[in-house]
Amino acid sequence: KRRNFPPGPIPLPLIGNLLSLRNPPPGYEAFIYWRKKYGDIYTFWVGTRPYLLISGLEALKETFVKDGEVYADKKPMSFQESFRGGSFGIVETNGDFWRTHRRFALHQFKDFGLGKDRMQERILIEIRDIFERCDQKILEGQAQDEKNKGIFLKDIFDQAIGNIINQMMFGYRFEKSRSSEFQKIRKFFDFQTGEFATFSMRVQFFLPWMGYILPGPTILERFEKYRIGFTEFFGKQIADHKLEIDLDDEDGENKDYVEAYLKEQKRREADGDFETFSNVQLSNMCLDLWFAALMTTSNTTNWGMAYVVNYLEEQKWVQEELDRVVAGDRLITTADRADLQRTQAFLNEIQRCANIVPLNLLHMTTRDTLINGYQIKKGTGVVAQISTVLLDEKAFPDPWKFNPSRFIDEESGKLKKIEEFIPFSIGKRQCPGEGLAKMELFLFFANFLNRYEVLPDENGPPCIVKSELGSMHTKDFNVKLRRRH
Ligand code: HEM
Repeated sequence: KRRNFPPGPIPLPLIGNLLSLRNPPPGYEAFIYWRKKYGDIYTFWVGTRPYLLISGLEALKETFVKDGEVYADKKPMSFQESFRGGSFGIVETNGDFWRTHRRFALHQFKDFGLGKDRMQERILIEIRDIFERCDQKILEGQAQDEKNKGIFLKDIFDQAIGNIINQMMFGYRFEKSRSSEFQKIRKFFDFQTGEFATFSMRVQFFLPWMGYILPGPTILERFEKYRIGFTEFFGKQIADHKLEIDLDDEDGENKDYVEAYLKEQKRREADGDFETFSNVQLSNMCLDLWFAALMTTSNTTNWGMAYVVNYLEEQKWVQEELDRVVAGDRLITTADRADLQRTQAFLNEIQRCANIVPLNLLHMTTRDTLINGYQIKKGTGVVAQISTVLLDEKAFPDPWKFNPSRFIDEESGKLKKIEEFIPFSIGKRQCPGEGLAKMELFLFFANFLNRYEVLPDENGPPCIVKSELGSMHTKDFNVKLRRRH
């Protein structure tokens, strides 16, 4: 079978090349080595299924961009479908159904003010809340004369990120009185770092049938309580929301995604379409958008803070710019972005180094095609292997080094566009949340670094070497904050 595909590493029976992702974790080094050995396109076996990994920018442009439609599908996974109650949501669906919902979601994001003041206002509310919570923690520490006691920023930022996506989906933020609601759903989303962080679970994620061979519960059994938890959480949110919405108000502005969805559902049902905007699809869209928005932004922010306290010189480099441009403690907005070139470079380098999807999501071809001279059948696995592009040594010399000034043009001092910077992927499935994520990251980091000096606590800066951490997640860490204004 291997002869029909571009050459790549030799797969083991049943598990293919999955073991290499642990050698060392999370797999970047294996991917870089194979790219050097086999070229920009090679075959990687996920169990008994071949995936063509497209690993260089030019090869990605030739395939995922130029011929985008061919690379757009996802392989239906029986495990996903049992979890979801069928083929639903946006991340795992295909064809017209996927296109309709992707377009609808993007349209709503635009309506809710991405690129306009409305979304920014919501993010700035969260920033004021972050400041209040951090200032309070600083005060508490000083009152008890525990200046060295650190602050666990992850909880504070996660709540802000959760509030932003929940506002967009359901029109409200988790005020203090509802913060336990957030904590409950947040715990469910942590499944990747908790009981699913074992090798057996990771293998079963790709190869669910291994659950019947490996000792312990199967992945579906483990997922059952999460399935119930998600269904209850989103089911209740949707039911509560239905009571508040006036579906007959066709011309009124929609406050959130669910309101817009339910109105579209009503319109379609009037035309006899009861399937495309079903209730089960709504629940799955809520799950996908919540999950995609929370976990990626939370992970990137957490890595970002870990870099901030590991690279104090670079932190000062950004703060010099903030002092020059902002010169005080006013809130920074997107209108300042053009003047904050170092801050943007710093954020790009955070995203490049955080490199949060070592393999990226698995796609499949929508029809027969020719790749690198190989006739590839419809339904073959393909992956936009962006992690190797973010570590490409031609585009990013000394790629393992955290060096924000690589994004600054030496002559002009302005932000340099590097085409290989593609943390949101490329092609038809490119992240639809990119605009929101970028706005959040910019406003979070610019405002936070303007207000505070962020220092390691007495345990020192957190480990940022992923191969030592054994996973994509940092260990929990605290920081010390010092007000700058
Ligand atoms: C720093 C933050 C983020 C990063 C790095 C990120 C990155 C990605 C990547 C790499 C993909 C896979 C693309 C592919 O299949 O090749 C993706 C897909 C996706 N992202 Fe994001 N994302 C982020 C934030 C968000 C946010 C805030 C949202 C929602 C508001 C979101 C919603 C989605 C969805 C729905 C998909 C699936 C799209 C589809 O299959 O059509 N993401 N993202």
